[in-house]
Amino acid sequence: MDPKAQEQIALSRMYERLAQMRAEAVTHRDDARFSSDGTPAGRFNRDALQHRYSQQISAFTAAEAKLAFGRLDTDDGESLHIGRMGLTDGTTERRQLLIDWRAPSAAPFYTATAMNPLGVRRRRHIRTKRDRVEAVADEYLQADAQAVARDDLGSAGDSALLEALNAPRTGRMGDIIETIQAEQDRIIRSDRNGVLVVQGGPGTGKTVVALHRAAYLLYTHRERLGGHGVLVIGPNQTFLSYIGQVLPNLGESSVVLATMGTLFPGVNARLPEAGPTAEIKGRLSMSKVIDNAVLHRQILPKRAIAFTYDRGRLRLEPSLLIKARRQAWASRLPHNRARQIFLRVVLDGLAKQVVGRPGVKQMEEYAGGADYAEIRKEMAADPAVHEALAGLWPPLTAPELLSELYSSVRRICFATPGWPQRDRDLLHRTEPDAWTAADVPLLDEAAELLGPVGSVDRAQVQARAEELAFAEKTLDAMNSSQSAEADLGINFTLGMVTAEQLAVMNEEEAAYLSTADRAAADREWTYGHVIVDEAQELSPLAWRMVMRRCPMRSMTLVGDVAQTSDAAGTSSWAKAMNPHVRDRWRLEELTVNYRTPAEIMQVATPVLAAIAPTLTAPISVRTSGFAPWTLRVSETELPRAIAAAAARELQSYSEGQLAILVAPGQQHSVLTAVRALVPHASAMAGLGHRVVVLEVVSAKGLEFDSVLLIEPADIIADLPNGLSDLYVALTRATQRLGILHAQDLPEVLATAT
Ligand SMILES: Nc1ncnc2c1ncn2[C@@H]1O[C@H](COP(=O)(O)OP(=O)(O)OP(=O)(O)O)[C@@H](O)[C@H]1O
Repeated sequence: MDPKAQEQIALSRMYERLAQMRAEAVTHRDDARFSSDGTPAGRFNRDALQHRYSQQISAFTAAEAKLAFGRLDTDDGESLHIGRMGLTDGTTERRQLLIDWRAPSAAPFYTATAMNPLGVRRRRHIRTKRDRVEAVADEYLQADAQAVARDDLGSAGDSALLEALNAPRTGRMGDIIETIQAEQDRIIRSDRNGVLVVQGGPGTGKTVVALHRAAYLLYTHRERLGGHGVLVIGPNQTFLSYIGQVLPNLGESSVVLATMGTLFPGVNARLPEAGPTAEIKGRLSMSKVIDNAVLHRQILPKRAIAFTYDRGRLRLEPSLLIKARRQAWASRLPHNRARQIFLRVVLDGLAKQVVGRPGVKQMEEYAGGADYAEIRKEMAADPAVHEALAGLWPPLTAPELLSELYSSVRRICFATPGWPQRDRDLLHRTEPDAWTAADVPLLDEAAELLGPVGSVDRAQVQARAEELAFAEKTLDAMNSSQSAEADLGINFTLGMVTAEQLAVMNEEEAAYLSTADRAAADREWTYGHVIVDEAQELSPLAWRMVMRRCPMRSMTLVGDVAQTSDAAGTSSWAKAMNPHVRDRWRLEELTVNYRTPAEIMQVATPVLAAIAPTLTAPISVRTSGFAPWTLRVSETELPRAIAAAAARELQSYSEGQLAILVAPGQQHSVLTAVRALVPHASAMAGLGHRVVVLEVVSAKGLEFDSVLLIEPADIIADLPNGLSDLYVALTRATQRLGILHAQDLPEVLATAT
């Protein structure tokens, strides 16, 4: 039979089965609506079931657009279809209709070669449009077979890849499950344990590979990772919107996307930080500064404090305070918890003063039993005692500690012994809680040392233990009812909640929250796996914060040390990792550039050589046929020339995106100039914006069909990592690059002219 017709039969069968499964999930979700018996547990179960079926329906919808894309025929006569999800035929025999791309048996689709066929006789690429097969193309991998047989796609895998790479950009990253390359597949399926650093030049697929790795790990270790979730940290919100759909489209939802600025719950730090200040705040030694800032709040008065209490005069002697502090320190508890001990010892000392005082009539009631606890309680509620103790070992939140530090020259001075004055001046600021991303690791550091404000009493602990026991029973029941779905390879919500989380929900009778929602709201949440993109930008202190989120050290860190912009970022992975994991991290490299065509890389490569002579530029997988161009005009003509070039670019293609990349501080004026001819030009990248004007730093990680780079001399001037920013800017285009300038071009761009 004609292979296309043959594949059409198989694909139709898969879509039928998907429709059947979706109908079942819709029925289950609707039935679940009425399943509550009105008790908190019943309501919870109802919400959990509805959530589970809604998730299934979303995953089916995500898979529907392109359910299957490949087929492997093996030496032993087996034939496997590969697609977005696993499907069995729904009979008792559970015949496999489709294998999830992440299953071990699908791996040869990405890695088998003619040299090393891995038992594969034929690899078939199937191009579909929803449930219709449009084309098939076969590769024969056995040495004695034809190298490439029929192809109505061109040369099979390569042409699928080139088609994906040449497609116009939409402002949203797509998945690559049909065209994952062997070096990428090795990283995606690499062992979950330990810290994996992926170094790769621009466009080598670091981001897309890291996201597919998250999907792979969630699929392979569903029970362990589903409940803890995966954290993905990216450089800014625009980037998170750009990548935000990739994992949901792969059917995965237990993922929290965050920037460093949003990683501390309750704080959204979006303000920029000046380079020198960012560098200081990112130093590891800042943890000692925060430590000192806390210590400063534990300083005691040198003289006794005398005050009148309801039952007579009392004195807070320095010796009593010092004893209280010693005991509080000995507890090794965080500041707010240790405060309870401090207060207890102080109140105890005061109570002794009262009880021990001879001839105090009112105290007779305490004689004999000397019930200090009783007196302590009474004193703790007394306004005069409160006033006397105010300011001694105060309860503090992290934002309070930090903003009070920044606003006080005296506190900064105490916390930074031996520092040069100019560095101290950089910490001081008049708007102390105008948070920047560089403050966030400091807030986290402070929160660790302070602990939560308020105490947990024994009754609460007991109640919580009971909630937990109940939650564990509920989870057992839920998990056993999921085995049928697990068999289908759709193992959705196993481990979606832990007993601990469930207990919180029952306790609060809260509506069902996903792992991602709960994790994002909890500073102390520890994730099953952490992915950091543009990892070269993180400061040493930021790494401490990230490591806290993942005590198991199951991490994937992707980046390029040649693209570092942040003054506190790194130029060496060893330098970044060693303080945290010593040499227990492994390095993988990606070497092929899938984004930037060869013509543009020729211009960018000398810039890389100037940044890091030891790094090799990635090799472009294709050419675009468009030569990069430069245009020099006078300073006054430049705005009009930019607008005219933008308008020309837009006319030259009907789809895709154009980015105009500028130096810091020039976005507004360039946008105004461009709007004279292109009124819809936007200051924000994203879906539906065909023309955007961005500072280079906001274009990190993004890509556009065409790029106009404005005044490179300004991009490299005054910035600690200006050459890196220039390299980033040059490597954003998938097709075309133009450079407009009034000043001399930097020497590193000599090849552009
Ligand atoms: N195997 C592949 N199949 C199809 N497209 C791919 C493949 N690998 C990478 N790409 C595409 O190449 C482009 C660059 O990928 P990505 O953004 O992940 O690179 P990067 O290494 O993170 O780049 P940068 O460091 O410059 O931000 C994206 O459009 C991505 O979808």
